[in-house]
Amino acid sequence: MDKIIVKGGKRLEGRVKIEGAKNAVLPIQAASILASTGIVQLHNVPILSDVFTMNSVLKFLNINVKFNQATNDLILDASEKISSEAPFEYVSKMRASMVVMGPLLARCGHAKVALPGGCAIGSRPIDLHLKGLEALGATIEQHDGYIEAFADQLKANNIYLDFPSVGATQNIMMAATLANGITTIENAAREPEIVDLANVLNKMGARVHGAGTETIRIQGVTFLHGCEHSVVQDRIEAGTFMVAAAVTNGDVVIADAIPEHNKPLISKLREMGVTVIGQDDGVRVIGTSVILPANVKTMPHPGFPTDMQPQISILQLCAHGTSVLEETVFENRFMHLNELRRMNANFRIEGSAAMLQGPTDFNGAQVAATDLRAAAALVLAGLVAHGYTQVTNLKYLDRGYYDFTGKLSRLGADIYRGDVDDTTTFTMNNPARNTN
Ligand SMILES: CC(=O)N[C@H]1[C@@H](OP(=O)(O)OP(=O)(O)OC[C@H]2O[C@@H](n3ccc(=O)[nH]c3=O)[C@H](O)[C@@H]2O)O[C@H](CO)[C@@H](O)[C@@H]1O
Ligand SMILES: C=C(OP(=O)(O)O)C(=O)O
Repeated sequence: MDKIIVKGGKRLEGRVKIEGAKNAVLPIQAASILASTGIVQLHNVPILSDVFTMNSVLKFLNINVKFNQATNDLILDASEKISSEAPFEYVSKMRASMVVMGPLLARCGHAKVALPGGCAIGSRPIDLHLKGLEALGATIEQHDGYIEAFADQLKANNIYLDFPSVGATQNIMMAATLANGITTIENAAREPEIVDLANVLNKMGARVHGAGTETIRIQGVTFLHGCEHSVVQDRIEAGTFMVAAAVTNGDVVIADAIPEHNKPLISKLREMGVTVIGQDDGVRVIGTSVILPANVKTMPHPGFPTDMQPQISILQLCAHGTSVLEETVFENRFMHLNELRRMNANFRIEGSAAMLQGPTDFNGAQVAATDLRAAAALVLAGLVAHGYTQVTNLKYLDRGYYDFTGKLSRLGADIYRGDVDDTTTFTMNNPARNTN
């Protein structure tokens, strides 16, 4: 079985390279649907299973896809006639495929997209996406596990989102690029990935203003064309390595990380006694022997990101004292904590908050990832545990981390990924350990 085996106790040191952001590239891939002439050339595209899934969706829609993994370049050509139906086979694999809905509707006047599967971290409804598209004049039907939307010509409107949903903001923003008139989205999501998408849309000829603030204005145009763009760095991958450095009392430079995108995390790390230095070439994180407890509450950007919550919980569990961790974005994102019980973690969950009691004397154990960031958090716990930790269910990790094991290994971790069944005979000196 494919698993990661990590032997805790090594201090991480050195420099790590960060990939382009998964959460930026997926909607940008979907945006290529809008380019009826020319090609969309993307650089800094991460090699992740989610990127492959989105490419499969696009190919099914008759978009020509060329992904050069050696150079991280992706070329998308949607200039031929495209299909407007995204089937269950792909959408069920990845919730983010929902963001093809807005561009398909705008380009084809019709979109039929399978309802996304329920994700473990929460129920994740799509009501805000649909309300927004209806406000732009779409008729929406739901039948046989599909959402179908029709609109001969979308019409601009003023849309207020009850919650600053990332996916809903992206879907509405993309649909509105080809609507008649000026659309405003109020209480819009403000994540850096929204800004990256708006930058791409504007390079494609759209007129999107205010991305990154709570009000986005989109003046509709008649068509969009190809463009060239380099995907923004992944702040969540960068943040995960910042926590890895902090938790191991290490000294790591996260190359090309953008400190402004990780302000809430960096501020929390400093509160916990970790040194964080913004440098020309990235962010340097230097750990501390005594980690201070701190409370964390997840919020939409610019609040503390829910996608960093499982990782920061490991640092909180290592802190000297009690820390409160509150999850306000997803209703079921503490699954990693129950796995961590096997490793000696001491905590109590009350509703949306967890009381984490540190410092934890983590013991290595066999644990299974339940979702993407849980997978990363379990590996982080393994880095500081006594003995060997084995993490399985790595398909989740591969959704969002490229070469996680290799990067940690090059920073000095005793870590190995492979198809190992008999761990009794396994030794960390296995020559294969650096081949990931
Ligand atoms: C591919 C991608 O970019 N994924 C990110 C995106 O997911 P995603 O776009 O799915 O997240 P949203 O911001 O939409 O969801 C946030 C909350 O709003 C709720 N909601 C959302 C839409 C809706 O129509 N109705 C509704 O109730 C969700 O159930 C959730 O509780 O933002 C999340 C919040 O930062 C991140 O954790 C994900 O990594
Ligand atoms: C929850 C995440 O992604 P997705 O929305 O694609 O499930 C994530 O990146 O942590």
